[in-house]
Parts: sequence; structure tokens; C-alpha cells
Amino acid sequence: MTEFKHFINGAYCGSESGKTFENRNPVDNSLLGLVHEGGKSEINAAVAAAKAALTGPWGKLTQANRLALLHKVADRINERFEEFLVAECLDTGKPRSLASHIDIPRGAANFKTLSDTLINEATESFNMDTPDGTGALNFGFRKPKGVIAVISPWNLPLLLMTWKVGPALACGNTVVVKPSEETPATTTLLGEVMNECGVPPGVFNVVHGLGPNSAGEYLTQHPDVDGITFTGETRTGEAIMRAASVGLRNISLECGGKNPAIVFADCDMDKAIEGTMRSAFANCGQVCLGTERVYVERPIFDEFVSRLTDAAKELKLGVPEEDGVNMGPLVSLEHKDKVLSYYKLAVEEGAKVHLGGGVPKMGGELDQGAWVEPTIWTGLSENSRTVKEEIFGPCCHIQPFDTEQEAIDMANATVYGLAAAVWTETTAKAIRVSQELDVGIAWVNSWFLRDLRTAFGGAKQSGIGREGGNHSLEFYTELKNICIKM
Ligand SMILES: NC(=O)c1ccc[n+]([C@@H]2O[C@H](COP(=O)([O-])OP(=O)(O)OC[C@H]3O[C@@H](n4cnc5c(N)ncnc54)[C@H](O)[C@@H]3O)[C@@H](O)[C@H]2O)c1
Ligand SMILES: O=C/C=C/C=C(\O)C(=O)O
Repeated sequence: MTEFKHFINGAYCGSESGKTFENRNPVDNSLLGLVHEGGKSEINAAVAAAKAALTGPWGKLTQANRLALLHKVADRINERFEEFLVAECLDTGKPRSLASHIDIPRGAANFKTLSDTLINEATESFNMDTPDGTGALNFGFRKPKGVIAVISPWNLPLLLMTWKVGPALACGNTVVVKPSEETPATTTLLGEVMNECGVPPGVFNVVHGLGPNSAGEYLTQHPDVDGITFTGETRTGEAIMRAASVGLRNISLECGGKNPAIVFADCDMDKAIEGTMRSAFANCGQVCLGTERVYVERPIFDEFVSRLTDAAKELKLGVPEEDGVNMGPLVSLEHKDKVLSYYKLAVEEGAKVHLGGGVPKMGGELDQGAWVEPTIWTGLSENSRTVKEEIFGPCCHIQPFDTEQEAIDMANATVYGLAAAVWTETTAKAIRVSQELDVGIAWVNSWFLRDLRTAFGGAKQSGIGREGGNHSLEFYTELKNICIKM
């Protein structure tokens, strides 16, 4: 039986308590292995190792050598690409075609992305007058923040974990990662890569476990954790914010969304359909940036609904390794129940179902898996729960609009504010509308097009803070001012 162990101070270990939980393959609910559940003693050991490593060989590395080491980690992930790919697909059920283009390459790239920024970033400097006329010089100096807790979700496990670990380490911090209980595999494998590359023990630590009353909560409450970076649900973000308030630790929160797409009549319809197909259905709809609300200008509403429905009918559901498959199962049976409860609710709330709404017949063992149908609705009120709440499944509701302002108002009428997509061939309108939307990221005529130097994060209840490029530097370093009297 495969065991997923903690990685603490450069070595794999089980839990003192002997407690484990199951890791299952969502394709057919078969058992993949047992995950060790970390408790206080594992969290204490990991945080102590991370703290000690700050002043060990890691802390003494020059910036150039540190960045070179992280480039080596990226290269090693690419050398072991197939192992990471298989592990990610087993944990999540996502198609190989998707994970091989997004999850694993980005997992590697995240260890390189901050290098150029760090080398080229200037710190501020101010000359000042003093009463005695000699003057003084102020200059900024950045130090690593210290021990960073990284709490990551299950939808893009390697990508979202390394998106934080790469920049945290690039800035000279050490990390303790608590990956999602649903997807322990690739984070565990990364420990081997760290050792192979000669990253000193204690720099990268992993403790598995659950959230409340388990490793997640113990990690965020640990007083020697200097900063917490989190991706996951908004309610979990609130719990983490409460934990971080004790001792005033810094937080970076990337949380949920109910992202709109606005499709204007002057869009390039082929592009809008292709983009919305990806934004609504990629990764079985389990992308925080994904579109669950589509607003379409009335003259093209019927055509858009019918073309999106036809395109979604062509989605090929299947196991990760099957050729041509572009949709897998949801991550777990528990999540399947949640998504299906919204499929039922949508009908109760009066939706017209254009496609899906249920469970597909996959056949054989696969019928034990977490499969749901891609689903398209129209006809719901903007106040319905289906339109208001994050579902995180392969589904969207399409609503017509008549004026630009009406579309903006409906798009903004949500507690969330992560991302939006605007589809129009009129540049001025694209700029105007993107500026009006209360979101952290607005894409025009595209979706999930990522330049890793740009700000990434959410407005309103979708998060606090920004990461990416200089913004990661802000979060993962402590900027101090040094004032020198002449
Ligand atoms: N904004 C973004 O960048 C982004 C990206 C991906 C996913 N998400 C969001 O993540 C959610 C899906 O992921 P999920 O279900 O894994 O999220 P989740 O909040 O349930 O879990 C995320 C992580 O937090 C841990 N956790 C749970 N309770 C905790 C607690 N009290 N203290 C400490 N840790 C705790 C979990 O064990 C897991 O590792 C969706 O809401 C999605 O929108 C956001
Ligand atoms: O599911 C959410 C996707 C988030 C993507 C990123 O954090 C990224 O591209 O860096």
C-alpha cells in the first residue's frame, strides 16, 4: 500500500500518532494509498526545522546561488515530468492533456519566475536634510520574512503550491506546506526533488493532514510562523485570518469566486465560444478563475446559447490517459455531492437546462467515480442561489443583457471579485468595461493567459493581497528602512 508521508528536515516520516486517512482516485473511487495525518508534534518539528534552516547553509547562500538552486529544482521537475504527471492525474482524475500543458510545466516555471524580478528590483533611497546640515541617507533593504506556512487546495495541486513555494524560497524564506488532504502526491514527490538538488534540510517541509483540529489549523496557529499564504475557500480564508491575527502575522489569501464573462454582440463569436468552453469546463470547472456566470448581449443571446451547448456536447469525458479526453471527474465523491446538489437546486429555482444536469453513464468501475455532466442553464433570476454561490463544477448560467451598464452591474453584483472575461472587438469598450469590473484580474478576448510578472489576486471576498512578480517580493520579504546620519 502506498503511503504518503510527511517531509520534515529533509527526511520522510510518518505521524507520531500513527493516524492515517485514505487517498482515493476520483476516476473510480479506488484506493490510492494512505496519507499520514500530521498533528501538533509534526507541525512543531516542521516549523522548528524551517526556523533553524533560516540561519543554516540556506541563509548563507548568495542570492545568485539560491536562485541557481531553484532553477535546478525547476529543471529536475521537468526531468521527472512523467512521474509528476502520473501522480497529479491519479490524485485529481484530470486529463493528461491538461496536466501536461498546465499543471506540471507551471509547477516547474514557478521556481524560475521570481529570479529576474529579484535581480533587477531596486530598493528606494531618499536623501534628507538634518538641522545640523550634515544630512542623512535612507535606503530600503529587504530581508526574508522567515518561516512561511503554505496552505494549498486540490484543484491545481502542484501549480498552486509551487506558485507560493517558488517565490517564498527565491526570497530566502523557508516553508512548511500543508497540501490539500485530497491531493497529497505531487507535494510529497517534490521533497525528493529538493533533496536531489541539494536544497538544505529544513528549507522545504511538508506536513499532511486536514484543516480544522488538524495540521492546517495547528500550522496557522504556530507562533513561529511569520507569514501565511493560502489558496482555497473564502470561509477557510476567514479562519486563517483569525489564526493569523494572533501575533499579527502577515497573510496572503487567494479565495473563491463566482466569475462573470461578458459577451458583447460585436465579439468574435468563434473566440468567445472557444474561450467560454475553456473557462466554464476546463479542469471539470474546478478553476478558481472559471466562469460560472455568462452575460450575453441580447441580439446574439440565442446563437451563443445554442453554439456553447453544441460545443459542450462535444466534450469527451474519460480517464486521464485516454486519447482526446478533455474532461475528467470532479476531485472527490464529496465534491460530486456538492455539485449535484446545485444541479438539483438550479431546477428547483426554475432554470431551463440546455445540457447535462446529472451524472453521465461511464460504465463499469467508472460509475463509482466522481463524474458529473457538463451543464448549461438559462432563465434563472440573478438572485437565485445558483447564480450567487460558487459551485466549482463544470457548469454555467447564461443571462441576456441590453446595455453595457446593465452587464457591468450584474457582473459586479456578487460578494466575490476574482476574475472576469470580456469578449468584444471594440478596444475602447473592452478597456472601459474591464476598468469598471470589481475584480483582481480581467481578461479581454482570452482567459487564464498568465504572465507571471503580473499581479494575481482577488477583490472583495476573493482574497487579500497580490502575488506575482514584485507583488510576491512585497509579501515574502520584510522591507526595512536604514537611515544613516552623515
Ligand atoms: N483565488 C485563487 O487563486 C484560488 C485558486 C484555487 C482555488 N481557489 C478556491 O479554493 C476552493 C477549492 O479548494 P479547497 O476546497 O481545497 O479549499 P479549502 O479551503 O477547503 O481547503 C484549502 C486548504 O485549506 C486547508 N484548511 C481547511 N480548513 C483549514 C483551517 N481551519 N485552517 C487551516 N487550513 C485549513 C485544507 O486542508 C486545504 O489544504 C474554491 O473555493 C476555489 O475558488 C481559489
Ligand atoms: O484555480 C485557480 C487558478 C489559479 C492560478 C494561479 O494562481 C496562477 O496561474 O498563478
